[in-house]
Amino acid sequence: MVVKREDASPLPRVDAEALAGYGWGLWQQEALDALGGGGDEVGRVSAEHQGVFLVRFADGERAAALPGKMRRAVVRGEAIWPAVGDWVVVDRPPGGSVVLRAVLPRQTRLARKAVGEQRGEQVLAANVDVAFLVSALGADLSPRRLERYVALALEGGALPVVLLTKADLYEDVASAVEVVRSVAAEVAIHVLSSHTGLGLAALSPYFAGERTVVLLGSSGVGKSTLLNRLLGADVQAVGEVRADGKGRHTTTHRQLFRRPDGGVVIDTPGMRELGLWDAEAGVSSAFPDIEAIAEDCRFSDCRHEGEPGCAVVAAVAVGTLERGRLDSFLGLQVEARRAAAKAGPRSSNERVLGRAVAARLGRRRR
Ligand SMILES: Nc1nc2c(ncn2[C@@H]2O[C@H](COP(=O)(O)OP(=O)(O)OP(=O)(O)O)[C@@H](O)[C@H]2O)c(=O)[nH]1
Ligand SMILES: [Zn+2]
Repeated sequence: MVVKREDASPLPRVDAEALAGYGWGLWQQEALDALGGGGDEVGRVSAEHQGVFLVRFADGERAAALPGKMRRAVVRGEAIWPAVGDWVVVDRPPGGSVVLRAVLPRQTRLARKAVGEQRGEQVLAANVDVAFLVSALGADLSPRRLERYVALALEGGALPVVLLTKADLYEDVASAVEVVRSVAAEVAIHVLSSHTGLGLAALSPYFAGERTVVLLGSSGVGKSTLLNRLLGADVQAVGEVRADGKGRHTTTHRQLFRRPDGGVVIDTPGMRELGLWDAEAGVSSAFPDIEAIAEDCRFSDCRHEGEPGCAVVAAVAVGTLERGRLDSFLGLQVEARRAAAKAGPRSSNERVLGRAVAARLGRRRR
């Protein structure tokens, strides 16, 4: 949803040549033409900090405010809250402050269930072509978490790529890769060390054509260190990992960077609470093996939860499908459905009822 101007003002200024290095291209131009006139200039959101946005223009980055009118439109569901990576139209009077007025329709978007109940969906990054799903090799490597990241990337329209970092600290890389491959068969996997430089050159092709790549991964897996290597400069502070092995949260807000060798990188804060939001379709495409088996289920809408003629349950019974894999699929499906239900419009009555039910069940709310 986009706030549209009624009057037929001229199109806002866009320095296509200068912004090409930040990902401006044909579809963005088409989206701008479709949006119509109004506003002074187009730029790309490179950071957000508590409702103040940093916008990249041809002549540098400027802070931009989201005016009350647009905030109210967001609340009414008539406009979208800008995210890092969005192309935005702004008012930029000479010598005056920069004010956001519209967000161009998104080509892709990576979103998760927000931390806390009220805020709904949280878009992590917009207009992303590739999602680098970063995990550190070692004890914290979680195939189940990676499955979620793959689902999130596919649901948002980005190409998932698994990066396994800190290879210099780890002996048995091959078996870790095997484990990851078993949950992400169709996804490219790269083993890296940002300290020795191992594997980094193989990442360049993902940036070809000034594509936008986002780094996703838990805190402490080495995203900032990798970002600095990708940019050839120390732009992001690297946190010392605590003695207990848990990463420290050093990234305060996400930011968008242009690579000197081409392409754009977006660094996000650690995803402490990765939830899925309306990602049922993404969940399915992250499990192509189960989808293939499910074609033989008797019912086309089979949920593989004990329906008659279910080929998926049968495959587990004869051992061609691992039980843990199905459990993980079903768990994510339930979560995606629950999140989708929560996203629907709810009256305050229902909300009160929901709270009463939760209290009855003795579940604590955060
Ligand atoms: N040995 C080794 N250590 C690494 C490597 N990459 C990162 N580290 C270390 O891991 C720690 C965490 O790295 P960061 O880059 O801050 O991790 P992050 O994912 O950005 O963490 P947040 O900013 O909290 O999201 C730092 O002490 C890095 O020096 C690597 O390839 N090898
Ligand atoms: Zn079935």
